[in-house]
Amino acid sequence: MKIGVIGGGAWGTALAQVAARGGAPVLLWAREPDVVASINGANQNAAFLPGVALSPSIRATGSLGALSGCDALLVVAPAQHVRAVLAETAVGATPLVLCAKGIEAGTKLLVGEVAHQVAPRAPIAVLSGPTFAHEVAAGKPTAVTLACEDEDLRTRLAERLAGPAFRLYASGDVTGAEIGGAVKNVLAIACGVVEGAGLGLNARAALIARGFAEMTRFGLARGGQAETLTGLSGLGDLVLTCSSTNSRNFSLGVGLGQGRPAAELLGDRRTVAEGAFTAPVLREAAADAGVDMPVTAAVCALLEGADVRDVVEALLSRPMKAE
Ligand SMILES: NC(=O)C1=CN([C@@H]2O[C@H](COP(=O)(O)OP(=O)(O)OC[C@H]3O[C@@H](n4cnc5c(N)ncnc54)[C@H](O)[C@@H]3O)[C@@H](O)[C@H]2O)C=CC1
Ligand SMILES: O=C(CO)COP(=O)(O)O
Repeated sequence: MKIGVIGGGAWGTALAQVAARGGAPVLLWAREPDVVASINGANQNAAFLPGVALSPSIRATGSLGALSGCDALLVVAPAQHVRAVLAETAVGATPLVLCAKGIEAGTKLLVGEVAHQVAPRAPIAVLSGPTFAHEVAAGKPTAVTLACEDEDLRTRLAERLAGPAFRLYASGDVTGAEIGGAVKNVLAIACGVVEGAGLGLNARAALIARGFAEMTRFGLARGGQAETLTGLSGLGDLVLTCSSTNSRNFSLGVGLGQGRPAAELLGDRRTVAEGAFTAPVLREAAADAGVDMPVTAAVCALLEGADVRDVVEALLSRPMKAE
């Protein structure tokens, strides 16, 4: 199974490294000519995954058309750009493994739903879990959810992608796997705010637990399964991302918690903090589904410029309720 990767950011590059194990050929599409040149010329992605010696069997291209000979495509562009890149790719019936974590602004669609609109004949899988790219690229032990309704395809993908330190857990719940990854990015911003504002570890633990309750309410309302949400792609990724400044979303929250404006924190960054884009559309999607998501609403308020103290006070003064 020849693997193509759409997206030459940190995660696309780390997954290309996973797929290139044993010298298997991998073709990676990157948007930036300097990334294509760096991978083909020096076997590294100096812009997005510096310090990692990439397998020489990874070749990069700036042409989405070049991916047409691949047997499966890992889709690792940021969620807001998946529609555009897939529209330029001759996907046909090639299986798509979605690795981006987010909800599309405007349409309120999960990435899998977007992919289905653009490439209706392509079978869909989702790969998601607690996976800092640099750790995966360094071969550190990692476990993820691989969700796909087609059991045969799931098995073939798992056999192709799994490795001694990259463990895949099978699921048939594509929606649940997607929702965990999308929502945890928003909650990670909230946990970063707690850190940046010096609110303490009790508050962070409370946010993780209450945030998980939000994720579960929304996930169930959208048809996800509870056991997926408590698994690697939900709770597992939430715990990882809510506890480390290695997370771009958590780091963004730290800045907001320190009182820095969102525009300044998001301006001219080359890497993506998906939660900033997902938060407003998640708030809308939650309202549509009749689901209460106060932590998500608080993150939206902060991104829109509200004062940290006001937002925290509003969260804490909500009426008491049953857990
Ligand atoms: N970095 C990580 O550890 C992990 C990231 N992810 C997810 O993978 C996805 C990609 O993130 P990273 O690889 O970390 O990206 P990154 O932050 O390392 O790099 C940004 C990426 O966005 C791309 N990009 C910017 N504007 C674009 C446009 N108009 N059209 C297409 N692509 C554009 C850039 O080419 C680059 O590949 C995100 O959804 C992220 O949540 C998932 C698991 C781990
Ligand atoms: O999704 C991730 C880890 O699983 C990466 O998190 P950040 O995008 O917040 O860095």
